[in-house]
Amino acid sequence: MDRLEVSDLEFSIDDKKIIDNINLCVKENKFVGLIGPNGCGKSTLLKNIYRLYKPHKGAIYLNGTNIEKIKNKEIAKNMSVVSQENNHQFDFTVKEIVLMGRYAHKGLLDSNTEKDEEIAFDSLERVGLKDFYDRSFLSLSGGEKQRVLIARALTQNAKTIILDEPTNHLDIKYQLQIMDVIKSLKVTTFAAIHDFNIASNYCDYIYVMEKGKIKYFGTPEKVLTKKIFEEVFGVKSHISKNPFTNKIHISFYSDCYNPV
Ligand SMILES: Nc1ncnc2c1ncn2[C@@H]1O[C@H](COP(=O)(O)OP(=O)(O)OP(=O)(O)O)[C@@H](O)[C@H]1O
Repeated sequence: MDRLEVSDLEFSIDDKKIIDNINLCVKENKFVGLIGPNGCGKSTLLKNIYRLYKPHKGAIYLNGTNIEKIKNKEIAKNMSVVSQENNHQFDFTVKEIVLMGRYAHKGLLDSNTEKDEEIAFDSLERVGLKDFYDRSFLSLSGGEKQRVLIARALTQNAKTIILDEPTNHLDIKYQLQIMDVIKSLKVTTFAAIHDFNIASNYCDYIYVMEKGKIKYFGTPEKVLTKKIFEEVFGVKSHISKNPFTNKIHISFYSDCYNPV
């Protein structure tokens, strides 16, 4: 079954169509990437999927049910989100932020149990932040904040995870570590990704978006090509194989490159 399905989706901002008749699906337990140039609509598409925006036309289905018909708590049980919108106004501790991931699994007045704390602590350990439990969230660096938010998503323990540039702010060690952790969850994953080599290493399939539409879809080998980089991103590339992972590796060069 398609765990996540986007059907005939349209969304406009100030009368400008940002999402233009998008259809896509993410099958159960697949890791699917979304790539496209700046401003093509990736975040707007994800915001429709995680219900920050309401589609103007079309619908989104989670396990076959229109997400508009699913209660908030049910959505939280089934879909975790790591978005770019994380402007926490109040100064929570790291522990409080990560434990928010348990909300979906409790009654309104239930307090956190030892088990909840264990899950939260384990998630922090998996993102390399076990010593940060009592730190103030606002005092963290950009990369540390991003890892805390990923730990909160892990704590939520949902079967579908939506990520908007999950490796944003992360140094190379944590880019790989976080992607390894997410991949190891073996849950249905849909992620907007800017780094094509990360996309190549981790995605089963990739959607390529341009100007609000899906232009290409396929395995990394099929869509991470010289032709598509030139056509969609306007850049020249050289495609090789990473000798360690055996996955596609992309090197870019500018038109101005002039070997001496
Ligand atoms: N609240 C808003 N008001 C006006 N325009 C908006 C708003 N949100 C997004 N847009 C516009 O919609 C288009 C798509 O934006 P979106 O953030 O979805 O792109 P993106 O593909 O995620 O870009 P990036 O790769 O730069 O993160 C852009 O032209 C953007 O300026």
